[in-house]
Amino acid sequence: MKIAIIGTGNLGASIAKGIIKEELSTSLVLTKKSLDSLEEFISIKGVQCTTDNSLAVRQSEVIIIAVQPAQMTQVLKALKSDLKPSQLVISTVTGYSIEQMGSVLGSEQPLVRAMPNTAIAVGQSMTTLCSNHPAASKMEHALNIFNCLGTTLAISEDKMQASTVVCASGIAFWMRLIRANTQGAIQLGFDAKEAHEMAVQTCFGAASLLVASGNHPESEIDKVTTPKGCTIEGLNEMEFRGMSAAMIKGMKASFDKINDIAAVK
Ligand SMILES: NC(=O)C1=CN([C@@H]2O[C@H](COP(=O)(O)OP(=O)(O)OC[C@H]3O[C@@H](n4cnc5c(N)ncnc54)[C@H](O)[C@@H]3O)[C@@H](O)[C@H]2O)C=CC1
Ligand SMILES: O=C(O)[C@@H]1CCC=N1
Repeated sequence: MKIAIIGTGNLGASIAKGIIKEELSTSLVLTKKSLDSLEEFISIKGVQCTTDNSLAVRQSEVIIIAVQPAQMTQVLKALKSDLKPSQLVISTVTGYSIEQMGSVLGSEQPLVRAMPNTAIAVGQSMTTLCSNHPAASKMEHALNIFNCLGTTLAISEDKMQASTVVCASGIAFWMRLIRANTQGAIQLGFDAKEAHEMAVQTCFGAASLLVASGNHPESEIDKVTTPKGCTIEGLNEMEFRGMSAAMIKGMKASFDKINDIAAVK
């Protein structure tokens, strides 16, 4: 498969790493305004780095656009004359609707919105996708690509913003909780390296238990909380201090902000 990534910044580079790791492409063209931070990709076989979006589009079957929302309209207008209906355009741009894309590129162009997260670099993204293209095969094609880079969920477009908070911003939320856990471990006497290793593996173990069993988290919590024991003591203190409420309120604040971002374009 010949793939182009237009806008190889934080997310675009993560997608590129995942594509390279999973050997998904025969040709991968990465574009960016300036190529200075793409050195790590330059010598990889089958990868081309360029500032020329037009060249990237002409050489590719699948075009993934990962620019900032404010850059999107200008990028689409510039790409329009190079795009053909046989090519699939996948946008990861927050808050930029399929209708907005279609109003620039025309209704014949197959368009998919995807919301991956940066764990795509290691083949562990949770990616949500939607499309309004009548040809189901185009959505299937997009799902197949992202299924090779983690797990996917096809959703309706009105849930894209919410899924951005849960899955894309979610990486940062979980990272901050892991950091807090590490800080706690250091306070209990471990050095930073030990604390980091213990926090990361314990978090990975907790998620792995849920993936493998399909259980609700509370059922796994029940197995750990000895009556009158230390776990329930710690959990109840965390809840008293607002742990669950902080996560939920933070996600709602994030969601409100996304709606602001979508409204300004
Ligand atoms: N960072 C993340 O975890 C996620 C980001 N997103 C969304 O993906 C998009 C990209 O986000 P980031 O990678 O964080 O932003 P970023 O700012 O790191 O990357 C955007 C890249 O686009 C390039 N660019 C701008 N105009 C260009 C043009 N005309 N031609 C070629 N390249 C151009 C810039 O040089 C930059 O490297 C945003 O819309 C964001 O909301 C979605 C999911 C997760
Ligand atoms: O923070 C942001 O606005 C973007 C969208 C999700 C992750 N990064």
